[in-house]
This record gives sequence, C-alpha cells and structure tokens, in this order.
Amino acid sequence: MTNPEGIRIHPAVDHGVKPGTPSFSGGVLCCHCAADPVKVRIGAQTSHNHVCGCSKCWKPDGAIFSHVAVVSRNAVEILQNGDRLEIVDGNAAIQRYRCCGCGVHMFGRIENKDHPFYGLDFVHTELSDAEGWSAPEFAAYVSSVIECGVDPSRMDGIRSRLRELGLEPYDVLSPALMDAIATHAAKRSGALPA
Ligand SMILES: N[C@@H](CCC(=O)N[C@@H](CS)C(=O)NCC(=O)O)C(=O)O
Ligand SMILES: [Zn+2]
Ligand SMILES: [Zn+2]
Repeated sequence: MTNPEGIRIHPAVDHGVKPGTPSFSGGVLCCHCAADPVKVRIGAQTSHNHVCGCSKCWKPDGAIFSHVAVVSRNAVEILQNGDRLEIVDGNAAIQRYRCCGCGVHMFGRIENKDHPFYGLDFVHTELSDAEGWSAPEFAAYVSSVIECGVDPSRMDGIRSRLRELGLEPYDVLSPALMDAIATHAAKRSGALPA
C-alpha cells in the first residue's frame, strides 16, 4: 500500500483491514480510564462495521474517522461503572453514552421505536482486545470530515486511501443501508406494503 501522504484513517485499518471471524461471539469494551474503567459486554458478533467521518461519532486521537458497528441492543450489558456514563446529546437520534472520565463513547442507543435502526446499538469494537470482530466494509459520512476540521484540499487523497483499503467512500451511508432506510419509510407511508 502506498499512502504517500501518511493519511491516518483509523488505527484499526491504517495497516490494512483485518477480516472478522464469523463464529466470533463478542467481548468486553473498556473505556480509556487508566484505573477502574467503564466496562460493557457485547454478547454477539457485530454487523455493518464501517468507518464514519461524522462529527458526532467518537474518534481516537489522531484518527480522521471513527470505527463503528451495530449489534442488537439486547446483546449490550453494562458490566461496571455504569454510573460514569452520560448521554452526549439527548436530542440526537442516537443517544451516545460516554464515560465522563475519559470521554470515550461506550455505546449509542436509539430510543425512537419508529427509527429505521431501532433495536440496534452502535459500538466501537476497538475498545475490546478480543480478536474476530466483524471487519469494516465501507466508509460513511466522508465529506463530514471537513466539518471536523479537515482541509477540503485533502479529500481526494482521503477518498483514494479509503479505496486502497477497500473501504468504498460514501457521503452518507452505503447503498444497502440507504435502501433499508428508504424501504422502512416506504412501508410507513404505504408506498410499499408493510
Ligand atoms: N454532517 C453531520 C452528520 C451527522 C450525522 O448525521 N451522523 C450520522 C452518522 S453517525 C447519524 O446517524 N447521526 C444520528 C445521530 O447523530 O444521532 C456531522 O458531521 O455532524
Ligand atoms: Zn473512562
Ligand atoms: Zn457517525
């Protein structure tokens, strides 16, 4: 791989995307507090793993993108120090729970039952040291990195680097997820049978 500009997409993909293990069944996420971290168990393999450039998703220092996946909310269990979790923005569609000590987001939850992704939580599997989590498949909200302070002149290089890593860049979500959102809307409006 070339990457002459040294673009740091995210540490989990910067040296190539590692494939997941289909039989993998979960692990424990730990926040970055050195002592007594918040711990959350994810009791299932994740899906729709991707990197996200939006300004709302948590990114580790130096990374241009967040690394995020979804899992059933039933598979998410707070193991310790849940009292240190606070909701970042109660008005957002995704209620992101961050550790008030280190700022790391432990999971994001949708409470609106009419939302197309209701029932799925958003998690950062890099917070677990287990191997086998599903691999990122695409890059979402790519143009949004400009809103996070990336100079627009860097966008060609960033999109090229994402393609080199096999992470097709989209400025919103992947076609499969956009189709799922549109199908949900069409069933609600009656344009398609429910
Ligand atoms: N351009 C905006 C996009 C924010 C956005 O819509 N993020 C997406 C991807 S994570 C989302 O689903 N947001 C729902 C939410 O913010 O709760 C930004 O960067 O702030
Ligand atoms: Zn913490
Ligand atoms: Zn995002």
